[in-house]
Amino acid sequence: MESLLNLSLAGETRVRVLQITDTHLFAEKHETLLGVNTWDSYQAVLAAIRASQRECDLVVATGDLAQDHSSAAYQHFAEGIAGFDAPCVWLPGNHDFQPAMYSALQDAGISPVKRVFAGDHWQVLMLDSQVFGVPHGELSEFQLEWLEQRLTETPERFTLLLLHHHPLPAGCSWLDQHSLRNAGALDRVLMRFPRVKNLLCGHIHQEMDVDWNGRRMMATPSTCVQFKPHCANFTLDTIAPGWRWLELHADGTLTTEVCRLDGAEFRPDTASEGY
Ligand SMILES: Nc1ncnc2c1ncn2[C@@H]1O[C@@H]2COP(=O)(O)O[C@H]2[C@H]1O
Ligand SMILES: [Fe+2]
Repeated sequence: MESLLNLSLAGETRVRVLQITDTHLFAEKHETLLGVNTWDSYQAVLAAIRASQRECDLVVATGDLAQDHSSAAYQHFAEGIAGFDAPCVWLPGNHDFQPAMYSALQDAGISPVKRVFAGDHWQVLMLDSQVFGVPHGELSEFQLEWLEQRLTETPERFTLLLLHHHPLPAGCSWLDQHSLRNAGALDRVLMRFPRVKNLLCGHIHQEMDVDWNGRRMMATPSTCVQFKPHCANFTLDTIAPGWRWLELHADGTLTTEVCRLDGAEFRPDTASEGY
């Protein structure tokens, strides 16, 4: 039996989803990525979310949760998430080490489930686009078949589809070489399912909200370093870390908002040439 998280919404007609992505945490909380302490920026993001006092039904974490493959980094991620009442679900990014990710998060009470029924009208599906050891993404035959089967089972539900890698160019050539390589295969599956109108990614460390063959494709700022839009070569941005809210409505429509920290505390070292 396929494992499934069933979210009942206690009379609410909309589903409120919080996306956190690309936390790039380390085993040691003092470690930095390109001059940014990723634990501190993650903590600052969580504090800002708490201060906003917005209700949340589900937290989705879209990969690159750890930078160093360590179990401790995933434990730190879970320590932050424990502050939410809502359940959290996750998918892997290119930097993640799934054996440690799976067990450290599971031990901390974060389920590895990849399908959520959210109320009566929506489902959230999480894909694994990781190709271990390289930055680009690809969906295996298994992933594509899993997706097709899940969508075939639930023709009446609207689907929010999550994956780490962006399926179409973001406009940064250096990053676009690390995109989802077989986006055409995903497109061919989705063509048969008109109730999949919204896709949500991480990976590109910047906000994106574009049309992909009649679907909405969104990406979200990282909780740590940001990449500057429309750059041919690796370029960091000084804009603040962020996160995304989504509301899934009973009629299949979706509203969303990207939020960022105030201030300039987490500016990266813009002289860095990569990692
Ligand atoms: N200078 C660079 N040129 C190309 N790719 C890079 C560079 N620096 C880092 N990367 C890779 O690009 C990826 C984009 O975001 P990630 O956090 O997945 O991890 C990054 C690295 O794997
Ligand atoms: Fe990534």
